Amino acid sequence: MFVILAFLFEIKMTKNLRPIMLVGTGSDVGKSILVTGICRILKQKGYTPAPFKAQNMSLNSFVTKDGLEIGRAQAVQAEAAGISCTTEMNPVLLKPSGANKSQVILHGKPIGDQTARSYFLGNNKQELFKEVKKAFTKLQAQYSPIVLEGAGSISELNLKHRDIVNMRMAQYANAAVYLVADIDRGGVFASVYGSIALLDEDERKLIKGIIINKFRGDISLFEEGKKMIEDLTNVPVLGVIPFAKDIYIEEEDSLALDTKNKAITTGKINIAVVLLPFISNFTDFNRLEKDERVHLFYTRSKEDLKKADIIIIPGSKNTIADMQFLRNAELAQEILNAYEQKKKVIGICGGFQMLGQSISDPHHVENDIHTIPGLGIIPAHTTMAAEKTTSQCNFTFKAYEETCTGYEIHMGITSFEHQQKLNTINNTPEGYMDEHCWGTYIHGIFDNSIVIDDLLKNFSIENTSETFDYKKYKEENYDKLAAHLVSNLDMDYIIAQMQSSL
Ligand SMILES: NC(=O)CC[C@H](N)C(=O)O
Repeated sequence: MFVILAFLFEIKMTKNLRPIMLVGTGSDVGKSILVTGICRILKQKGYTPAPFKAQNMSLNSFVTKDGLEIGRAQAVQAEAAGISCTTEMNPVLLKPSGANKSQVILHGKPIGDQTARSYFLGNNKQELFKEVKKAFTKLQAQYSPIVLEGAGSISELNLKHRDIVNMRMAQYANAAVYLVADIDRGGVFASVYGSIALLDEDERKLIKGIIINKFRGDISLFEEGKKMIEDLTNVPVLGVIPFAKDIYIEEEDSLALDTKNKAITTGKINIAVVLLPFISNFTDFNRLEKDERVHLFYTRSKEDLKKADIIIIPGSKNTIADMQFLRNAELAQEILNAYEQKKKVIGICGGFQMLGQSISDPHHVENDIHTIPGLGIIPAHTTMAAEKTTSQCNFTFKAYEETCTGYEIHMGITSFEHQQKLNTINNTPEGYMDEHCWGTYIHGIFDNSIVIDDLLKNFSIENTSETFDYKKYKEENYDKLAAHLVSNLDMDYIIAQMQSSL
């Protein structure tokens, strides 16, 4: 009996299943979260799924175990699938760093900056697609099925022949494709019908179902609408997914920032995160904003910065431009005032660099400017290097013994006139602290409870919450998302398609 079971299990794990792909009628329709949920459901059923998005555009990135950079959305999806993320899951990452300019990360390493025009019109897209295919093939040798995600809408006709992330990828992977539409925005009939009508015959054949996402209200009222879409398109509607407000899944940048707190409140410890134009890795604060003692908000208001208890300057894709922004918007002075009044001022990565005396960019990796003064709070000088540092790290914080985890992603190298270290990584000092201020290169530092407790310890608000286990909380929410999808999406159909060869 055991042998037979083991044998069946083995087949389930190793058989090359047909890839699943979620594409959209537009951006922000919820593809990313659906991929996360589907990865979780398949994992629960004993499969070994892995996420894949050929090209992502994001300033929230993550570092793999082998020190390579990928978009955070794929890192989150891999976490839901119960596997470590690798760069094959997101071979191309574009990080906007200036007006119409992005740093291009290929297989986890920067290959330089490109303007939108040269990126989209340059003939290197062919080369890039070859690289994308290589990554996909490598991933497919390890996991099955691959759950792919498209980007934006599949009917951007003018960009289609240079596409490396949507239907061209679907065709290469021979994926069973599901079209996701956002009913909350309206226009769902036209966008679904139009997106399918504008596909070539070969592409259309791959579309196996439609998913109507973000439905608010009584689903039974949409029964007729569902039938109309099916009659119009000849494609089954596999689910109408209700808007789920109480499920927490880390979202992609554009969506996430819109939904964050933007104003100060009373009765809690007010933590202001300065809303820099090139803010990056603001997922650093997701755990902190869940602490019951805290009200965390993103702001550019001088008044609110004045009233905040703690000010955090976050990461930045362009430290020099954002430092200039702080000065021009007169926020720099507000931060200095807060520090003088002995309020806590924290800097993470780009924000840490801004706390120092100077920021230089001799190779112009970020900006045309050579050197500008920083806020001058800490005795540090930063120079942008040609090589990027990307690594996961274990460290100890202040004098605490507990091992904490985090990751670094930066071009800058910081030296000190004299260093009062904040952290220790492998016996090496990292960051800087004084009584009211600290700065570090480590992202994810607030995912470690002792760092939060230390930050909040001198405030009179009591800690009423039990120790919050962030990892457990995330796992529970992946399960909640899976349960939500299982009850609203025809997963049996999706699994049957995945098991068919064509
Ligand atoms: N993630 C960041 O904040 C990076 C800071 C800065 N842009 C650097 O690359 O060094």
